[in-house]
Amino acid sequence: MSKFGTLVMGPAGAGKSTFCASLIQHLQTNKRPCFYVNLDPAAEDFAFEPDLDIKDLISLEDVMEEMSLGPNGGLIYCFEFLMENLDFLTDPLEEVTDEYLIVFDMPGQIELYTHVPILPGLVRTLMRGSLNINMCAAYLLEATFIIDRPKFFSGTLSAMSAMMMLEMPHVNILSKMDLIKGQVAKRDLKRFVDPDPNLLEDDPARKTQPENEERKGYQDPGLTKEVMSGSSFDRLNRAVAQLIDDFSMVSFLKLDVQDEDSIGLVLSYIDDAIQYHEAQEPKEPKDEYLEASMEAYD
Ligand SMILES: Nc1nc2c(ncn2[C@@H]2O[C@H](COP(=O)(O)OP(=O)(O)OP(=O)(O)O)[C@@H](O)[C@H]2O)c(=O)[nH]1
Ligand SMILES: [Mg+2]
Repeated sequence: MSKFGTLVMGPAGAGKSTFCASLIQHLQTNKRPCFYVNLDPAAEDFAFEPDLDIKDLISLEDVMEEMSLGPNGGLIYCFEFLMENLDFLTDPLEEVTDEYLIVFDMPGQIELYTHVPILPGLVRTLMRGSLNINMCAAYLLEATFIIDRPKFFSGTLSAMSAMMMLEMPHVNILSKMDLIKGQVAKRDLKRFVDPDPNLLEDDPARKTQPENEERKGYQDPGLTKEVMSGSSFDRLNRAVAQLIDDFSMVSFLKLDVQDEDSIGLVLSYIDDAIQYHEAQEPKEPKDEYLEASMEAYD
């Protein structure tokens, strides 16, 4: 028997926990069971109480205090501790059946998804061995990144880096679409959904830069705004965009958490990636009739 799950990840504040809450609400509305796992040792407020919470094993606050570590070092310590105490995670998950969608809410520290080799080990444990969870990553990038095109490509590169490191099916999502409503034309939006490297050539922000921007940038490297401009910066950005285009691995789904249809669409991509529906027993018409009449009495 397979199990099914999605690892909700992405940079800090991308809207991961909000998406988890909307997804759980949507699953409940559609009478689908869900098992919510919080893997953020710093998370505090939840719209839905987690079924399993890493904070019951270790909390970032305690680690920072007792080990004199900062938030990033502390987080890495928490995950190393989790890897040494995997029963905490695997034992409860053994009990979860194939009707459930297991939703893992991840922390936002980007190093976890790029160069620290902890997550690949965790993903292997979840996907292989006795747990055998069909997993897919849901990688969120905030839609406001679109407004700053180099930042958008840098965010897309981080999504691609996570895809390569984790070697699992990926659904990339532009979150908080409500924040850019009316600011980007539909035709332009399409070029972000399937990232088009020419977006950098056509960047209106680039065209408004003064001609001597590069010289200014080198003269005063302490000012980020000026360093992050000029022809060297342009060349670097173009190389990054070209790299993304060459691999053509990343495309995005648009997410508006206030819109039930939008959540439903993202869920349908996750379901496809993990082949959720293929594993479900077809219900006998008799069962469906029975369920409907029981609901009528509720
Ligand atoms: N406008 C808008 N705000 C959102 C949306 N999703 C999340 N937010 C806000 O963005 C902030 C961060 O949201 P979270 O869901 O906590 O983001 P996160 O990725 O879980 O954050 P970390 O776990 O700290 O990395 C909160 O203030 C949310 O209210 C959205 O779709 N639209
Ligand atoms: Mg969160």
